[in-house]
Amino acid sequence: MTLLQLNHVQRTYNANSTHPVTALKDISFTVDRGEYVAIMGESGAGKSTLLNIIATLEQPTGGQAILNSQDLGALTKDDAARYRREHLGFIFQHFNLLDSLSNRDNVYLPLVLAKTDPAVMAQRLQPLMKRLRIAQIIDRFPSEISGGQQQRVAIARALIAQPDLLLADEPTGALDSNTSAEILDLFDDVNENGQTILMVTHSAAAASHAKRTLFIKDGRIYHELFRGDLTMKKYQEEISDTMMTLTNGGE
Ligand SMILES: Nc1ncnc2c1ncn2[C@@H]1O[C@H](COP(=O)(O)OP(=O)(O)OP(=O)(O)O)[C@@H](O)[C@H]1O
Repeated sequence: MTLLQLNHVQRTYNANSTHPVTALKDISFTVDRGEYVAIMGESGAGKSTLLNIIATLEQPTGGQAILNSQDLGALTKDDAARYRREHLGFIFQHFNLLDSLSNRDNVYLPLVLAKTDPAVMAQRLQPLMKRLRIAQIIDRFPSEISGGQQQRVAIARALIAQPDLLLADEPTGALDSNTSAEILDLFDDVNENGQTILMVTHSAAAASHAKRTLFIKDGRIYHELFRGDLTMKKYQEEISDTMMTLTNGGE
């Protein structure tokens, strides 16, 4: 069943100036519920713009982005903020936890904003603490734990509102390779539990965890790879080869 649908999405910045920049020229793809999709592309290809549109932080200047029957471009600013809170989970490269709050309060934050009953918050946290192995550190502060642990807390924060779609922007970009592997294994686990994930990454190793990788070049979809029956190693090689061809301007 389709969860996300992009129809000929376009995004032009400074359209009325003498130097308009068309970051997205024509992007169409769908993501089914339960899928795990990676988005790759060179710097400036339009990945962040695409993610911002799906995150309701920017509106397309052409075409439509539809999540769960909601046309995201039709939301007012206030509606978009509520929509984000209720339907989307975010994971960032630099974790973006609030230093002044304990890890527990960071995780609770989306539910506090949604005025959720504290008993429900505690109930939702229980299984997440176990799955993400954060029970031991839940009452410490972000500055008192490692980067990998901070990302695990951030994953809990993203999942606690039970989002339709988890959006991850370079989730392993600030982590060493062992910790990255650990976080990517957790993403696999989260996806196996039914969570739909869309991840922007520069890392072929990270993308090889997703079942499908979309490559963006100059604001268009350049290519699409499916993992299928390939081993993760072989799939990672295919992703690296495609990135190499894309970077070298190949067709
Ligand atoms: N607010 C803006 N105003 C004008 N141009 C912009 C704006 N944001 C992005 N762009 C331009 O749009 C194009 C796509 O940028 P975008 O940030 O989406 O690329 P990206 O693939 O995410 O790059 P990176 O991997 O470096 O983050 C670039 O040419 C960029 O300079």
